Amino acid sequence: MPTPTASRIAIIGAGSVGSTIAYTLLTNPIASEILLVDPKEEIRDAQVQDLSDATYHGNTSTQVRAGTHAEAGQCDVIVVTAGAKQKKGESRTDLIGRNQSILRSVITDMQPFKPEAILLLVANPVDVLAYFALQYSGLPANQVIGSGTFLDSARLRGALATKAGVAASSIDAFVLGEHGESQIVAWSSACIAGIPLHVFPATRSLDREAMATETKQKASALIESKGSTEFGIGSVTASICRSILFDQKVVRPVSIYVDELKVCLSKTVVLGRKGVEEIVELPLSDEESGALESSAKQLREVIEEAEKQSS
Ligand SMILES: NC(=O)C1=CN([C@@H]2O[C@H](COP(=O)(O)OP(=O)(O)OC[C@H]3O[C@@H](n4cnc5c(N)ncnc54)[C@H](O)[C@@H]3O)[C@@H](O)[C@H]2O)C=CC1
Ligand SMILES: CC(=O)C(=O)O
Repeated sequence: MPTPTASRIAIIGAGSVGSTIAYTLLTNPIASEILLVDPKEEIRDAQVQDLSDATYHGNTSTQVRAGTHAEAGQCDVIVVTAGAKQKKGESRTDLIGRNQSILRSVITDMQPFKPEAILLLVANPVDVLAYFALQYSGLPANQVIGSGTFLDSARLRGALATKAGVAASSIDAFVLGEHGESQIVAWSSACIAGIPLHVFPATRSLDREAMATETKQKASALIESKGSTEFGIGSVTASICRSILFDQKVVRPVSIYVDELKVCLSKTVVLGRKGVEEIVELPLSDEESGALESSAKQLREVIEEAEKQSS
């Protein structure tokens, strides 16, 4: 597929997640330029040089350079990874105090935005930050997206693929709600090649609860062992950027503002050049619908507490 001419992606935060996203976008080129933005200039510039070294053997059409927040505001897709990461034993919501104020300053520094820019939140707690990004940026709701449970859904598909002995790409299974503790698996619509999991021979007697828990706890397990996660989110974020810039209209679980629930959380949506082109409502069981509402309630509580703390 051709690279959309002159598309530019800004990555705010040149730490391990930001640089991994940049590397993924260099090795699978979809834009003409990537801007890395970080107040730690020494780290930012070293990341730019190291990433540039990956481009000199001639198989990428993408350039990478250091940029300012103001330049980032004029890019087509702006990926926000700026912020603290969880330490061992911390939850994503423990980061809200630090990361909400970083987000506020990042958005102030980027304004005014290119009118059709897509703001893609990755920093945690991603659903709560997506909610505040929508408020602070003034961009339309379809242009503010969080990576949400796309990564959890990939993790679930990986575990199901191993269990079923089929490729992960043959599995349709979505994690919805919060990218965090209150996430839910939409088991009632999960299938392999169109065959429901309770009918597919290898998944008939699946321990769903154990698999959902393993999916939910995967990030903490990785952080416990290696201190961070970056490759999964790097791949997922690059995939979202591709879906947007190539106007792919693929259905993905990402975090978006849901008016009835008054929060951002993950639902399946059609992703294209306008960002969220449509919400695709999965048919959920009563239990799953209730769990999704409860996930929204928990996110609402985190938002209200953060608003109280910052007022
Ligand atoms: N949504 C997801 O699935 C995932 C989210 N994350 C989150 O991504 C975030 C970043 O993680 P890492 O890259 O590992 O952390 P890191 O500490 O390696 O990098 C964060 C970078 O943000 C920069 N930064 C701080 N303030 C800034 C500002 N005003 N403008 C630009 N840059 C600024 C810092 O200087 C630092 O270089 C964390 O909140 C982490 O929890 C990480 C993995 C997966
Ligand atoms: C850190 C994080 O949010 C993840 O790996 O899922």
